[in-house]
Amino acid sequence: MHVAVLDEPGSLRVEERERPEPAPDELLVNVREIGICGSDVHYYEHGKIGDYVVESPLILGHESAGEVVAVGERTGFEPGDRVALEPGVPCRRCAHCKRGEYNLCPDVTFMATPPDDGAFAEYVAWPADFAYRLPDSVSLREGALCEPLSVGIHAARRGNVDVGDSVLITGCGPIGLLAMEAVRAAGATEVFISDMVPEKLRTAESRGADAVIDVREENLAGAVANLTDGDGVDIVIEASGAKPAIRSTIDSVRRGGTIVLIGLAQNAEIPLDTGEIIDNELDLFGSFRYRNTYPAAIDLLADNVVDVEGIVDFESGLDDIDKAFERAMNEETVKGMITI
Ligand SMILES: NC(=O)C1=CN([C@@H]2O[C@H](COP(=O)(O)OP(=O)(O)OC[C@H]3O[C@@H](n4cnc5c(N)ncnc54)[C@H](O)[C@@H]3O)[C@@H](O)[C@H]2O)C=CC1
Ligand SMILES: CC(=O)[C@H](N)C(=O)O
Repeated sequence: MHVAVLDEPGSLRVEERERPEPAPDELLVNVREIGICGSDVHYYEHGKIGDYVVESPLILGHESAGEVVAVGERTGFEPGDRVALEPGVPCRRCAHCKRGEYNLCPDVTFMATPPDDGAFAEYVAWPADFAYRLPDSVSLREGALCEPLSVGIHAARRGNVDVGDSVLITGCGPIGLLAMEAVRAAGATEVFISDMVPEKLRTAESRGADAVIDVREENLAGAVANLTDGDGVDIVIEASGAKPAIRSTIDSVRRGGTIVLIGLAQNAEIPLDTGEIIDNELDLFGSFRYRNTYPAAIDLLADNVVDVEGIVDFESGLDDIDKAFERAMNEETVKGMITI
């Protein structure tokens, strides 16, 4: 089978590997749609993210869906089933797993995170309990994009987004745009979103943002104050990882409001005014990946409550993956897909 391997920064190549055999509790999946995530691009450019360093050839890609071609003895699936693959498989035994917060498992195997291979491959053998059957009405592309949608769903849950809430999302990348879908599904009625790339703001506007804020031209907190009669929003979801955006979350949220941090600021220490958090009784939450979100994501897609395919700018074949990564690095690109 063909797989795309990252050897070192800037060097992706397609090579031939043995097709894996599914273990008794695994499915062999013919992978057909894989999203290119910002983290894949980061490994491609820099060969590492924080402490995770590419030290041996690594298959990238963790937003995937495909068709089951073979099953282990005890899986409950059949060849021909279409499935989305949840990329993080926890140990199932630690205290976090037992509490149900399996996204915090320290022994998780996560696709495309060194040393664990990902899904830019024709076939992947994957545990059946981290595969989700897709109904006919949900496409394989939508199945693959359940992954970034899950990041948005988890953030909406962390922020307890409720019917009638106003939400500011900072960042119109795939995570910000899909967090917008998730908070709408959770009942938010006013959703504002910020970025500094005009094309991305136009995309957010066309996808139904109530207001878009170009932070190159407007002060974020000032713009939010104008939109909320000076109060600030109920919830801020930070999805850019940019220092200025993270800093201004506190100034954009109302007293008694909630901040959810998704964006990962690379090597950045950000001063935090704890007095403002206390005086204004703010709730501040981190949001790490997701747990128990795939069934909800698939239901929302089946019911046409959310759109994920509209964020895709281009698709490419596995053999052209290096060109696809170059295109994904363009700041105007939101999402590229590899289609096999
Ligand atoms: N906590 C978690 O589990 C996860 C965190 N992430 C992180 O979430 C962040 C977003 O991910 P993606 O959407 O894939 O990234 P992305 O890089 O595609 O999008 C970030 C967006 O923020 C915009 N931006 C830059 N400076 C800004 C500012 N000052 N104000 C507003 N927007 C600004 C950029 O123009 C870009 O459109 C990244 O930091 C990523 O590492 C991603 C997945 C999971
Ligand atoms: C940070 C990422 O983008 C990645 N999806 C991950 O969860 O590791």
